[in-house]
Amino acid sequence: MSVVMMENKMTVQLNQEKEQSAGTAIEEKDVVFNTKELNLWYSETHALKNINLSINEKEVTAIIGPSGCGKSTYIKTLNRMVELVPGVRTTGEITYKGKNILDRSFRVEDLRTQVGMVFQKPNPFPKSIYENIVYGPKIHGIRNKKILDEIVEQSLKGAYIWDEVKDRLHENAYGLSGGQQQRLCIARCLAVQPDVILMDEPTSALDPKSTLKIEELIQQLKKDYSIIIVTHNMQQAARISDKTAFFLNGEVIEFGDTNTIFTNPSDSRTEDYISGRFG
Ligand SMILES: Nc1ncnc2c1ncn2[C@@H]1O[C@H](COP(=O)(O)OP(=O)(O)OP(=O)(O)O)[C@@H](O)[C@H]1O
Repeated sequence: MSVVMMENKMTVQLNQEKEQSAGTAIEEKDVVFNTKELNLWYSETHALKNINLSINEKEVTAIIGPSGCGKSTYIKTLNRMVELVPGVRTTGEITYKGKNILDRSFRVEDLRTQVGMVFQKPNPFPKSIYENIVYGPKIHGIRNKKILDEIVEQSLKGAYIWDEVKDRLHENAYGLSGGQQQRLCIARCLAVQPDVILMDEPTSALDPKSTLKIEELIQQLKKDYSIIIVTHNMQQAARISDKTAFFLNGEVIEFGDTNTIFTNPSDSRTEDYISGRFG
């Protein structure tokens, strides 16, 4: 076994011990997204090939794989953001709570309320911290100041940033550190009470300390939300996810419990990737 595999195994074991000592019971989870035979083309580029993935609610699902393998494309199909690219074509089905979201009759506005997204680079609006949070709720017609104040407090608390910003709510969000801006973006997501949070490499622009805070936050958030995270950081996937999908050249090579993927993968390409032999 390579050194990297041993490190992965230790990370996964530590996680399991932590969960066991916290008394986490193993329970059956409901499926939140079910992807069946999904194919996606950017004009001539066949970016996703026959993807079949079933994602459970209130778990962290990590999407890993080398650059260009379709990770971002896949999570952007889950909120239909990928449609914004001209020339995109899909076949197959993605059901969200049993309904096919690729069906044109599925209202994309409803989907985006339920499925929030956090990007690689923190992208707060050039507005105050307060205005960043109330932006979504206001679009949904909430005007009552008391209710908005409450949403701001709860969302910032939910993203573990309230104590750091409660005395400067009306200052510009650009004055926050990168890590704080990312937690603000997560709070902005929480403000519209989504069901699922998609995260596209949310810590790759952050320092190790801010990364750790976001990872701790993800562990808290999964109690209430389903989280799908794209990450290049294998240790991160091993630390924080319940399930892992390994993508390669637009295909899912292996999908299953993070523990199994990182310690006993069934496909040699998965083993080569997590051992750092390519990618
Ligand atoms: N807007 C686009 N237009 C055309 N092709 C695209 C577009 N976005 C991605 N692609 C292509 O689709 C394939 C998958 O790209 P994608 O960004 O999903 O991969 P990724 O695994 O997320 O990569 P990375 O880890 O580098 O972010 C690549 O071949 C890429 O060049």
